[in-house]
Amino acid sequence: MTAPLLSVKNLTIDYIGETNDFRAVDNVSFDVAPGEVFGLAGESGCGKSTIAFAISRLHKPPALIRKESAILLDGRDVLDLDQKDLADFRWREVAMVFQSAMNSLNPVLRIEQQFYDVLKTHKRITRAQARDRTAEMLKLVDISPDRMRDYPHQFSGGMRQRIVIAICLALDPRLIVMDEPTTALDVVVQREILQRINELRRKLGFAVLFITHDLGLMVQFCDRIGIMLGGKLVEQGTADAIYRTPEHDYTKKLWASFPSLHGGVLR
Ligand SMILES: Nc1ncnc2c1ncn2[C@@H]1O[C@H](COP(=O)(O)OP(=O)(O)OP(=O)(O)O)[C@@H](O)[C@H]1O
Repeated sequence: MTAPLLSVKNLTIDYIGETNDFRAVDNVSFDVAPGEVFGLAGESGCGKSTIAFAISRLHKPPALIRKESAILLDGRDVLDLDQKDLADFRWREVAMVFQSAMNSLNPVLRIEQQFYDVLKTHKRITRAQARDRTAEMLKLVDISPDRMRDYPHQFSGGMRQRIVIAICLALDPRLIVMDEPTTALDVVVQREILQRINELRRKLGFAVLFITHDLGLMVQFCDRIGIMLGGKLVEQGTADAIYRTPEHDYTKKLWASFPSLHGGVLR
């Protein structure tokens, strides 16, 4: 593999309780190459979102990342960033799309303003330049730039989710962390959005850390997959190998519990 963009090493995260601590992530290590889609799969509560939040440095107490952990982005440890570096790092290096991201748009602000707010905190940019960038980004997700003066409620759920993705891409991040990014949407819209993300990834070169409950989408969308069980990463490999020749019993059980794939690989 080429030098990794993201290297998660010995990541261990506890939720600190009054009486006991709960180990949500237990000594997890994996790499993501530039431009690669890496998926994290596993049952509810196995620690996937906790990892996603830690990589974006969005975790909050009671989550505590243990000292032995490292999260290297291009060799720099994300866990060592101070507040100023962190502000630069978010959006510009790593952007995050959540399941409810489409509801994270501010309902009382026009789309144009929401792009401007993100762009201006990271770049010296004029209103006119921001408008050009907004038009360019909206086009990338198949939304007419004429609509940048509209408010979020004037768009469908799928369109709002595409707008959030466009905002995430506006600062050219190297990595996008997607935690159930399309779960709230119907199946056809989900596929369309992932297809679009895939095309954009090829064009712009960002990598994706992808989390979903939908194992079918996972295999279709990811280059490599890591399987988590009770906070541990029990197996990782190419999507094809994990699907066709799983080694861990838990991975075999996962596939047994899910109907065979249809619809082909998203490429
Ligand atoms: N704020 C918190 N305080 C205490 N425990 C928490 C907290 N947030 C999560 N946990 C626990 O940490 C474990 C991992 O949760 P996490 O949300 O990372 O799992 P997940 O694999 O993303 O699950 P899901 O697929 O349901 O989103 C779970 O057992 C959860 O109950």
